[in-house]
Amino acid sequence: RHASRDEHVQSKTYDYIVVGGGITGLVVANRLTEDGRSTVLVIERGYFDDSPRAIVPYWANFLDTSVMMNPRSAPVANLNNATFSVPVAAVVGGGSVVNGMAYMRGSKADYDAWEELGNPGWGWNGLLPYFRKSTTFIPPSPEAAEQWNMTWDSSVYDHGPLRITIPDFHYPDLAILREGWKHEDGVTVGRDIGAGAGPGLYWALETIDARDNTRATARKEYYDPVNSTRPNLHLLTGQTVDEILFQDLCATGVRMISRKDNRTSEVYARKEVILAAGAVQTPQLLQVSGIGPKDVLNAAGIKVKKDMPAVGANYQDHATIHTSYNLSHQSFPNPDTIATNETYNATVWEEYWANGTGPIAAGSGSTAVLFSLSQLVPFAGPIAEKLLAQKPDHYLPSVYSFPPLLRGFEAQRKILAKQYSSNGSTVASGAVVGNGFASTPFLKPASRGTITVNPTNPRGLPIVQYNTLMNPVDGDIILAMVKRTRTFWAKPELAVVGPVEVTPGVQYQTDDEIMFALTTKGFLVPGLAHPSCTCAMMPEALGGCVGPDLRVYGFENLSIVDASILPMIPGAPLQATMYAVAEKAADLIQMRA
Ligand SMILES: Cc1cc2nc3c(=O)[nH]c(=O)nc-3n(C[C@H](O)[C@H](O)[C@H](O)COP(=O)(O)OP(=O)(O)OC[C@H]3O[C@@H](n4cnc5c(N)ncnc54)[C@H](O)[C@@H]3O)c2cc1C
Repeated sequence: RHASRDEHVQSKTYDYIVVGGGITGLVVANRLTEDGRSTVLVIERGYFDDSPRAIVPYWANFLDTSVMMNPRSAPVANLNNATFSVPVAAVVGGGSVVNGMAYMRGSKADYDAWEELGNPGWGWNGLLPYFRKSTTFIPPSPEAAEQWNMTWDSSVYDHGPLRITIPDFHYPDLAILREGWKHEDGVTVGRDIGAGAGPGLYWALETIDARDNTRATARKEYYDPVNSTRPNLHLLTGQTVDEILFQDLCATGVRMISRKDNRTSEVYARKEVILAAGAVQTPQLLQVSGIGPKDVLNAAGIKVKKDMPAVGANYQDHATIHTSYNLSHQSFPNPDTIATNETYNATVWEEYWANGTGPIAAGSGSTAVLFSLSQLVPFAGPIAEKLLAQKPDHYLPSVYSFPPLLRGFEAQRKILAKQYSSNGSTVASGAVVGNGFASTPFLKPASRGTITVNPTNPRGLPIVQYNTLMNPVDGDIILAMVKRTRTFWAKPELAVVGPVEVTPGVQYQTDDEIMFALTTKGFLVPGLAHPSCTCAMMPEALGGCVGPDLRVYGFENLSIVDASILPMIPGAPLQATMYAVAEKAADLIQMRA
C-alpha cells in the first residue's frame, strides 16, 4: 500500500485544504482531484495503519484504541455522573478503519427531515444518487443466498468505489433469531436495508470488499487506488491542524503541529478550507479559531471572530442499551467458539488465509431489526404529544437560551413528534447478535449535548457533554426498548437456545427498577461512536452553522463536510450516510469552483 507524499509543505498553496483524512475527507479529496484541474492537500492527524486489525474483517469485532483518540466525556448527570470514553478515530481512513463495518442507510423519513429543516436537495431523493454513486454491492454467493434466503435490491447501488456485501458466513443459531423476529408482532421482512424503507427485519450489509475479503475502508477504496496516479492529490499524516487562518472573514489556510517534533507550519488554500475532522474535532477547531459561543471562547482566552453559539450545540449520538443473555444451548460453532475453542480458532484462521472464507471474513452484524415507535409501544401518540407539550427550553443545555438554537430545536421537535407517530420512521433497533449479547441503540433522541473547548487547555481534548436522558421522553422510549427485548427472548421460538437474562437482570422489573439498573450499572451508554450534528446544516435563524451549500455562515472559503453537519441523526449507524454526504459535498464544492 502507498505512503503519503509531500512531507515539506510549509507555506505552500493548494486549491483546497481538507482537514481530516477520514471518511468524508478522503471521499471529497478523491472527487476534487478527479479531473486533474485542482490541487488538494489532505491533512490527517493519524498515520497509515497496515496492521491486520485494519484489514481483516474479524477484527472489526474489537476496538483498536491504538489508532483512536478517546476523550473522556464530562460526567453524565442522568447516568449517575459517570464519564464515558468518546471513541474518535485518528488514522488515515478515519472511522472506516476502526468501525464495526455495519453499512446501513437511514429511512427516507430521516433524510426528508433534513430537507424540511431548510436544506433543499438533502432529502432522500436528493441523496439517493450519492448513496448509489458511492457504492458497489457485491452479492453473496448463490449458495449462501439460497441457504439463508437473502434478499437485496441492486437498483439502490451502482459502481462506486466503496464495496459492500452480505457475507456468506453466519453462525447457525442466527436462523433461530431471525425466525423469532419474523414472528414478532408488526415486524415485516424488508428486501434491502439500503432502500430507505424504514422499520423491518433485514440482512445487514457490511463494508467488506468481497474481491479480496478485506475491510473496505475510505483509504482502501477512495485513496489507495488513485494515490500513485494523481500528482495533484497530497496527503500529510501525523499533523494536527490547530487553527484556521483568516484574512478578515475569508479562510486562507491552516496552521498545523507535527506530532513527531511539535513543529508548527502553515499552508494556504486558494479556493477553500474544507473541514472533515469529524463531529467532535470540527466544532473544537472552529472554536479555537474564534468561531463559537462567545462565553466559551472568552473563558478560554480565545479572541472572538464570530459569536456563534450553534458551533458545538445540537450534539447527538445513539444512546445504547446493553442487554445480554446467556444462551444455555447454543449450536456449534457460535460467536463465542473462536475465543473458547483453540482447534476451531486455528481452523478458521487457516480457512481465511487459504480461501478468504469463514467467520474471519465476516463481522458481527449480519441482521438488523428496526422498529417504529408504534411497534414498540401501544402509546406512540401520547409520547409524541408529551414531547410537543413540553416547554421548549425545559430540557435543553443553557446554550439554548440563544433564540435561534431554541427555534431550531422546536422545528426538530415537531419532526421528531411526527417520526414518533409514523410507521415509516425508525426509532429503535432490536437485538440480533447470535450469542445473546446485544447492544440495542435508541435512534431518535430528543436530548441534545454540546462540545466545547476546555477553557484550561483549548487545544487539548474538548469537553463532550452527552446530556443523555436530559429529555424524559428518551427515557420512556428506552424503557419500552428493554421490555421489547425481553418479550423477544421469551418467545417460544427461542426456547431452543435456552436464553437466561444477565443484564439488566430479572430482579429489575418495574419501570423504576429497570431505569435504576440502566442508569447506575452501566447498562445504558450515551453513544455508539456516532457523534454528529454539532455544526448543523440549517438556516442560521434556526441555529444552523452551514447552509445547504455547506459553507460556514459569515465566512468565505470555509466549508464543512463531515458528520457535524447533519441536522438530525439518522436512524442508522453513520458511515453509509457520510459516504453519500461527502459525495454530494464534492459535487457542491466543484459546482462553485
Ligand atoms: C469505534 C467506532 C465504531 C463505529 N462503528 C460503525 C459502524 O459499524 N457502522 C457505521 O456506519 N458507522 C460506525 N461508526 C461511525 C463512522 O465510522 C463515523 O460516523 C464516520 O467515520 C464519520 O466520518 P467523518 O468523516 O465525519 O469522520 P472520521 O471518519 O472520524 O474522520 C475524521 C478524521 O479527521 C482527523 N482529524 C480530526 N481532527 C483533526 C485535526 N485537528 N487535524 C488533522 N486531522 C484531524 C481524524 O484523525 C480522522 O481521521 C463507528 C465509529 C467508531 C469510532
